[in-house]
Amino acid sequence: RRSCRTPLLIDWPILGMLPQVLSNLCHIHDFVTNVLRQKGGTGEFMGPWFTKVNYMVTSDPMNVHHIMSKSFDNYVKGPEFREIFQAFGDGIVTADSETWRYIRTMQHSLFRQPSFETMVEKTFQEKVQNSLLPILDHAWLHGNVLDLQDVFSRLMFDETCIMVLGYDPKSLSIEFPLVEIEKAFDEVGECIFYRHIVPRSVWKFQEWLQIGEEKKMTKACKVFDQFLYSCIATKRQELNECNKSSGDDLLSAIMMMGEEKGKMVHDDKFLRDAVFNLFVAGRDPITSALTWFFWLVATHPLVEAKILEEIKKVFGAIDGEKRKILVKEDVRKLVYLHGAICESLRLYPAVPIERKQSLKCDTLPSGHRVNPNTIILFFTYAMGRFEEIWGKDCLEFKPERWISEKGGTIRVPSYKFFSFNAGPRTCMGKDLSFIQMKMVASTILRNYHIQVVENHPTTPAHSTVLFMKHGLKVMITKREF
Ligand code: HEM
Repeated sequence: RRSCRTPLLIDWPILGMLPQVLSNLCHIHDFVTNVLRQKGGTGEFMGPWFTKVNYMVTSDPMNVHHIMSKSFDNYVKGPEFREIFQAFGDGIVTADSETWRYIRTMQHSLFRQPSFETMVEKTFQEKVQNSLLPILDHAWLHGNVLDLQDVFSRLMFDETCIMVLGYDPKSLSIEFPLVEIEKAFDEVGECIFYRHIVPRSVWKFQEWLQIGEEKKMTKACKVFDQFLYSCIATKRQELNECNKSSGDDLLSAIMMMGEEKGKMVHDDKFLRDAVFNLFVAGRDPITSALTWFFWLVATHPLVEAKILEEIKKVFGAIDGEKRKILVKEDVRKLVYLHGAICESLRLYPAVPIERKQSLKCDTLPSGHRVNPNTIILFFTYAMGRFEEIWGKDCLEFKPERWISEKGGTIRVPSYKFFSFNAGPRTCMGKDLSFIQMKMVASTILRNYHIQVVENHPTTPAHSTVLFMKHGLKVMITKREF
C-alpha cells in the first residue's frame, strides 16, 4: 500500500497516476496547469508501482522562493537529474555544490569581460545583417512560406558556435543546409523529455538494447561529441602554437584559465561539458522565445502597431536607415518591446518545467512536507497563467502589464516571473538574451510584416525546451513606412 496526502490525480492500482498523463500528453502543459489550479498550486504525482517515479509538483511562488533562494543548500539537481541529462556531463546545468560553484564563478567572470560582450554584439549584428535579412528578402521576393522557428534555430546555432567556439558553421543561409550536429542537439532534447515520462527501468532497458528513443540518443551524442572534441583539439593546437588565446570565444577563455604554470587544469572532458552546457543553454531558449513572440505579435495587431510606433518614435523612420541593426544602447530604450518579450516568456516560458531534489526533510511554505530525496517539479508554464499572480486577465497577451505609470519597466520578482530561474542559479545569459531578442525583433518588425499561414497548428513539442511542434510557418511582406 502507498498513500499520498495531496494527490494531483487519481492513483490507479499498478499504473498510479500515469494513465491521465499519457492520455493528456498532446496538451500536457495546459492539462497540468488546470490540475494545479484546482489543487491550489501544489500536489503529489505518483507513477506506476515500484518505479520510484514520484514527484512533488508545484507552481506556488512562495515554494519557488523557499527552494530556489531561502533553502538553496537543501535543494540540489541531484544524481538522478544528472543521469537523465547524461549528455550534459558535469557542466553548469547539471553540477551541484562545489563543482557548480567553481564553474559558475569562472563563467560569470567570462560573461562580464568587455571584450566578450563587444565580440558577441558585433558578431550578432553581422549575422542579422548579412544572413537573416537576405533570407527574409529572398522569402518575400519568391513568395515562399518560411519556417521562422527553423530560421531562429539556425541563427542561434551559428551565433552560439561563434560565441562559444569562435567558429561560424553558416547554417543560416538561403540554401538551408542540413546540419547534422544541429539535428543531434534537437534529438537529445526530445530524448531527455521522454526519460522524464517513462520509468527509469524502461528507458535503461531500452538504452541497454539500443532501441527506440535511446538509440536516437546514443547516435546524437556520438555526433556532437565528435564535433566538440574536434573543436577542442583544434583550439588546443592553436593555443600551443601561438601560446596565447586565439580569440574572444568562451572555449579559448576557459582553456586559458585552465593553463596554470604550463600545467593543464581543464582536461578535454571538462571543456566538452562546459561547451555543451553553454551551447544548449544559449541556443535553445532564445529560439523558443523568439518563435512564440513572433506568433503572438502576428496574431495581436494592436500590440504590433504599438511596437512599431515605439520603434518609430525612438529612431525615426528615415528610409535609408531602416535596415540599420539597432545596437545595445538603442534597444535599451524600447520599453514596450521589452514588455512584449517578457509577456511572451510569461505565457510561453522557454524552459516550461524545472526540477530539484531535496537533501533533508523540510516543510514548504504551502504546508507540504518534503522527505529526503523528494523530487520537486516546478511548472513554470502554469505559473505564468495563475490568476493569483497575474490577475484576472492572466491569459491575455498584454505587454502593458510590464509598464509602470511613469513609462518604465515594472520589475517582477524572479520567484513569480520564473522564466529565467531564480536565486543563485538564475540564468547567466538573461541580459544578453534581451539584447539579442530585441535586436532581432526590432530589425524584423521594422522591415517586414509577418503573417502566420492560415490554420497552422501551434502545439508545443515534447521537449525540455518549449519549441513549436510543427515550427512556425509564415509569409513575409516588406513593410512600407
Ligand atoms: C530567452 C532566453 C533564455 C531563457 C528563457 C533562459 C532560461 C534559463 C533557465 C530557466 C535556466 C535554469 C535551468 C535549470 O536550472 O535547469 C537557465 C540557466 C542558465 N542559462 Fe539561460 N536562458 C536564456 C538564455 C541564455 C543565454 C543566451 C545564455 C548564455 C549562453 C544562458 C546561459 C545560462 C546558464 C549558463 C545557465 C545555468 C545557470 C546555473 O545553473 O548556474 N541562458 N536559463
